[in-house]
Amino acid sequence: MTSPHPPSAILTADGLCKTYSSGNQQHHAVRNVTVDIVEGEFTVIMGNSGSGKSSLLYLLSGLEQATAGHVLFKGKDIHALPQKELAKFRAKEMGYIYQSINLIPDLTLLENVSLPGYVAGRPKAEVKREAAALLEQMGLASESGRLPMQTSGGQQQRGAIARALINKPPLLFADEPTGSLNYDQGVSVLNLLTKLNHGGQSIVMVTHDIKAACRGDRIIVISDGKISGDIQLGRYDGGDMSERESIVFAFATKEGRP
Ligand SMILES: Nc1ncnc2c1ncn2[C@@H]1O[C@H](COP(=O)(O)OP(=O)(O)OP(=O)(O)O)[C@@H](O)[C@H]1O
Repeated sequence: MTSPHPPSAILTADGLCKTYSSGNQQHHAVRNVTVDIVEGEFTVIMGNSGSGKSSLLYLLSGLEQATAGHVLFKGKDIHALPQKELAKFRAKEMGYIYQSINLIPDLTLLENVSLPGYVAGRPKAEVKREAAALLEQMGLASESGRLPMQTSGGQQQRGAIARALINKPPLLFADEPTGSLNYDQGVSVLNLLTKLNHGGQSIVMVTHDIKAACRGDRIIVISDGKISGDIQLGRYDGGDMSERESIVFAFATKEGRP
């Protein structure tokens, strides 16, 4: 029997390539990647350092132009959009959490979170109200008036997540969101992403960490710029992780991870 609501792709990449050139040297960071990102799923991209994970995320999110191939977001070819239109489209449809957090140092958390709302041209009062609500949801109500440097790494990353969510984007990208955090801060950020996903948020997260990867519904392994593995783990229900960890470890090892 077929499901009454078959999963649909929120984003489709077709024949994606990225070649970086420096002098006479060319580096093929992403090689002919074709993949569907399913709406509502928590998709994880794993792979060795230098395998092309971030490059692929930049292409999928339109942060970088592909050397070849297409990215269709809800049927729209984002790499064919003029730069200005792409920036607006990205602000509305996609949130991006950077590994380096990237909050603006001389703006408060509230101002940082509000900024993409202003860029999208939304009414200021509405943006400010929603930014404050998001910060509260992230457990940062009392830090909202502080500058990033006056908060901890974990608080900054939660602030960056709030910033990525201010325009309620259908798709959230996260590049190693726990990379610069200690263990407890990392777990708290992963719990937050899991909660968002269980609330319906589509997420694509890059990580090299097995424990973080276990949060995914699906894991894609990248080796040398190509997809070398793709596995459905099923939804993480918040319980014991050891079985998922064994599956992911065996899978990632087999598919190219050391
Ligand atoms: N701007 C650039 N110019 C030249 N080469 C680049 C550039 N950006 C990335 N590369 C190269 O492309 C390859 C893929 O890089 P990428 O950052 O996508 O890997 P990654 O899997 O995300 O690595 P890590 O886990 O270490 O962050 C690497 O060999 C890298 O050196």
